Amino acid sequence: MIPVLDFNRFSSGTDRDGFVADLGAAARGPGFFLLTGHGIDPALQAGVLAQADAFFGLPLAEKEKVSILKTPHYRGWAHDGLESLDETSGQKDRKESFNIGYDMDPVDPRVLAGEPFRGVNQWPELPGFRDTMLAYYDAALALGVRLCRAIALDLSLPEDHFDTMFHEPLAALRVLHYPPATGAAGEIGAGAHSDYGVVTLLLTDGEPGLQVQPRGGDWIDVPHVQGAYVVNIGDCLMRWTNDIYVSTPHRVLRPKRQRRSVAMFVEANPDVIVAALPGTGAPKYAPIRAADYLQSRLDATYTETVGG
Ligand SMILES: O=C(O)CCC(=O)C(=O)O
Ligand SMILES: [Fe+2]
Repeated sequence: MIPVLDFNRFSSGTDRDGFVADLGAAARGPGFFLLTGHGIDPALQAGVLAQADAFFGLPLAEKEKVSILKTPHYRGWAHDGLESLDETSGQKDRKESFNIGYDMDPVDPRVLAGEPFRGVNQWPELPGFRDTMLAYYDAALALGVRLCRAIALDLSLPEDHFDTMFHEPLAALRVLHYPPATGAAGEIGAGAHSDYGVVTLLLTDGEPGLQVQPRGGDWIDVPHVQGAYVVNIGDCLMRWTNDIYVSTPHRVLRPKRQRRSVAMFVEANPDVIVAALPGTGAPKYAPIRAADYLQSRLDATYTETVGG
């Protein structure tokens, strides 16, 4: 149901056409696949999970210092219960997260001008945390951009179609911590939602909980393959492809033991115009700036005002 694709077939050149065809089928069907052979160093993956553990283990007062509520740029610590990914449910997600965006200089004119999403990251006082997070952000973004080459080919576009669209991106890296279930009725780790961006690259720690609901079907568990990425199509790419690709609802149940995950939301540069790609038929949606689309989606998710 959720296919496993080996990116080496594409990167090494041994089976580029086969990989592109399999990716295209997954993107049009379940909207989810597992990606092996992606080339991201397992030590970097382990490093980011270890830093996540160190951060979430800090006293509350330390985490409060980097609260996401202190900035309008969706960067920092989001406490347990802040978000409601299923905004229709009335249920708050039982998870905490730490988020970074494209790392910007505090004196960058766009930061000084207060442009949306052009902010600086907040950092906890933890040795190695900043370097590890930034190294992982760069590696995961680069993987996302390489994946976009295969996506371009699948859509009969030039392979480099998306290459220039991700150098100062809206992309966000989020480490997540789900505390163990208490057994209370109706608890949810992350409410049912689809992701907002282009593609999401998710690293999981082996503790079950993530489920997807392919269109018209029942909820199914996403298997864990050590070191592999759970890749899914986001709403922005669905819109961009004029609904040829599918972004699929997913959720996280409260886990038996604590659960960690690392989500890289690959997003384009703010000024990229998301308009029906060539060859995808009569446009169903009006063109929109990537930043405006993302803002509209984030506004619906946060249950407290960010940036207050
Ligand atoms: O933690 C997970 O496995 C998934 C998280 C997720 O879907 C999200 O943050 O968008
Ligand atoms: Fe998600």
